[in-house]
Amino acid sequence: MSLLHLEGVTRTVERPDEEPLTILHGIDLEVDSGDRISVVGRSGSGKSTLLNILGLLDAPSTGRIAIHDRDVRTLSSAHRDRLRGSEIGFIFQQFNLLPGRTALENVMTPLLYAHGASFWRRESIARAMLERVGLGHRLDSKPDRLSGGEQQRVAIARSLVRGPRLILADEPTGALDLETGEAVMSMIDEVATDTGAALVTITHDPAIAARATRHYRLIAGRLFEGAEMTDDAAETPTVAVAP
Ligand SMILES: Nc1ncnc2c1ncn2[C@@H]1O[C@H](COP(=O)(O)OP(=O)(O)OP(=O)(O)O)[C@@H](O)[C@H]1O
Repeated sequence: MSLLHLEGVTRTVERPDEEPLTILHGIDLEVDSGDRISVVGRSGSGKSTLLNILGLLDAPSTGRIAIHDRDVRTLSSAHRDRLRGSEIGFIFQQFNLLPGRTALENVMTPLLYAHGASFWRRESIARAMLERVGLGHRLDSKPDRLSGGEQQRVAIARSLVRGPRLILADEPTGALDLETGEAVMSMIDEVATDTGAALVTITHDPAIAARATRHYRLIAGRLFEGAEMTDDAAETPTVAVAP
């Protein structure tokens, strides 16, 4: 049984005073437990649009998306929201932590929507997750007292605390320096391996993409399989290089 299956997915948006715009064309993708998938693409190629569809945040305009072999169109919106909360973890470039709350409170937040033991044991589960990402000593720190790398680790702990089967990471190291970014990616990999989750990473960074085992390029809304990082796909970061 596949975890997530996209078949002929397109996404078209209406625009005032203009023709509708088709952002994604005929996307086929199968994601299985334990997969490590990278998607690279130029700015505007449709990466965020694809991520929103993979994360069940937006629906395809045509085509089909199935989770655990169930067509998402057959689910009520409440059921889809529950599945998203329990099965999918999002990691973004911006950490989006609640500013007035401690690391522990931030990580406990998703468990407020869980049921049974996950709800009643939310504090000990959140504490264990923060220990897992190496922040057991910063449980009571608020975001403004944490470094960028630490804030991203809190955000990762919060994304993964419900044990999602699918982790969607959108430029997860974009706000971090090279070394911290490498450490954060290794940690995401380790946690995904521990839990058998699939990891889909959307990135501009060839080094981050290279960590995956299946590589895709998104070019003008079409998905191509392959690792070559041509100019069509990878974006050269603007970096000032000292002479
Ligand atoms: N709701 C919308 N209405 C009109 N155009 C849209 C809408 N959503 C996205 N677009 C356009 O579709 C294209 C793809 O957008 P998307 O945000 O998916 O690209 P991206 O690859 O994630 O870009 P970036 O790397 O810059 O974040 C862009 O040209 C964008 O302007």
